Amino acid sequence: MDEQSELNKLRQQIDSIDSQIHELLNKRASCAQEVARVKTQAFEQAQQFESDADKSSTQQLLFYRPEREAQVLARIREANQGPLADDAVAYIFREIMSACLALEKPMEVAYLGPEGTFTQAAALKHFGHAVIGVTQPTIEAVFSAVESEQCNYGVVPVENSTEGMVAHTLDNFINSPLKICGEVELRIRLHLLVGEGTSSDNIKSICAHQQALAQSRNWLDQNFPKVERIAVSSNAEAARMAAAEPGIVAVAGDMAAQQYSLSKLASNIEDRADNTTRFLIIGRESVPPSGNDKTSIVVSTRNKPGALFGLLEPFHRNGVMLTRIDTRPSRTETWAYVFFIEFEGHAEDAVVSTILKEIEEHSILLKVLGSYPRAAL
Ligand SMILES: O=C(O)C(=O)C[C@]1(C(=O)O)C=C[C@@H](O)C=C1
Repeated sequence: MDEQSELNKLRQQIDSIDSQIHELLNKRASCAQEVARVKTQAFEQAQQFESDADKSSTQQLLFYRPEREAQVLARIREANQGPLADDAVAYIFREIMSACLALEKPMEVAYLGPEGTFTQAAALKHFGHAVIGVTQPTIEAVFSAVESEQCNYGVVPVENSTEGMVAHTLDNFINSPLKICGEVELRIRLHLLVGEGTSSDNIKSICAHQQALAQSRNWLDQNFPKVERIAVSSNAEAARMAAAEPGIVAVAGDMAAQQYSLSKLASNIEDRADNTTRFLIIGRESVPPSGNDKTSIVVSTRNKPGALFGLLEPFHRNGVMLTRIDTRPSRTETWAYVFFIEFEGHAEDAVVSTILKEIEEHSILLKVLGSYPRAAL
């Protein structure tokens, strides 16, 4: 068989497989619509039998189910026989579920704007591209947009592998009624971006979010030690400035480069090759166990010897793995602190609930910020 007829035959096979995939995708979408109908019916029935006082607090019509999505993605990865990579199939199913959820109810997700930020990339990675993104000017505004029900969920950065915690986000959690309902990690690649009219000879200033400046500090010190660095509200804002004014250079990622049609003067200038940021998904509801969860709490103890040991010892005694611990000033007393602790397991697990009771007895404040599925992508 010559090359052309061999190709034609294979393409016919691909066309036929595509038709089957297409039919199955729409069958799946119809199933999701049925799921929405069942959820709505159950919700309306429960509303009829509940007193007005209970209605707002106990009954919520939840189309987005993070625990179920995490289970679907875990099952797909586990069953994958190749040749497609586990990540590739997981990403495809991420988008399929995103489209199915949009048929049930389009989700509005708040994130730090403008368009082109890493937080937007994290939101799309977590929810898929069928989500409706709503940009916000600050991290506080992301919290407010979800608290005021203007948006269904929000995405906020919480820690970076080079620079550590995002203190601003942690501080917002202390007084917020919102729950953490998911996490997503994003590999951060930073580039030196310029608009038309800027070259290495006429650079006046380098703009970026302070985190991006910190993550590429060594590279900038070596290559542009004398150029002024300006911290701005986001990397995307820096990209917008670089596009608007010759002489301004932005440190930002690929999405910002595309958004503002900038070219790269240098690529991958982050100081650490594994530079990764972790983001949290915030919402108004608690998430049931998925079978592979994490829990985040904030605790404040009396300022006495052994206080931190007393807080951590129950985790050790019960064999529960801590994944993170951060300290922040309490803001109510001088030299008093609150601890942000993250660990494996769900607040509804027997062992976790025993630990939480014990901690509550020995602390001034214990707030469970949420139990949520571990990042699936
Ligand atoms: O299982 C559900 O509850 C669904 O709504 C279906 C589905 C899916 O497409 O698989 C869609 C949205 C949810 O977030 C979880 C899963």
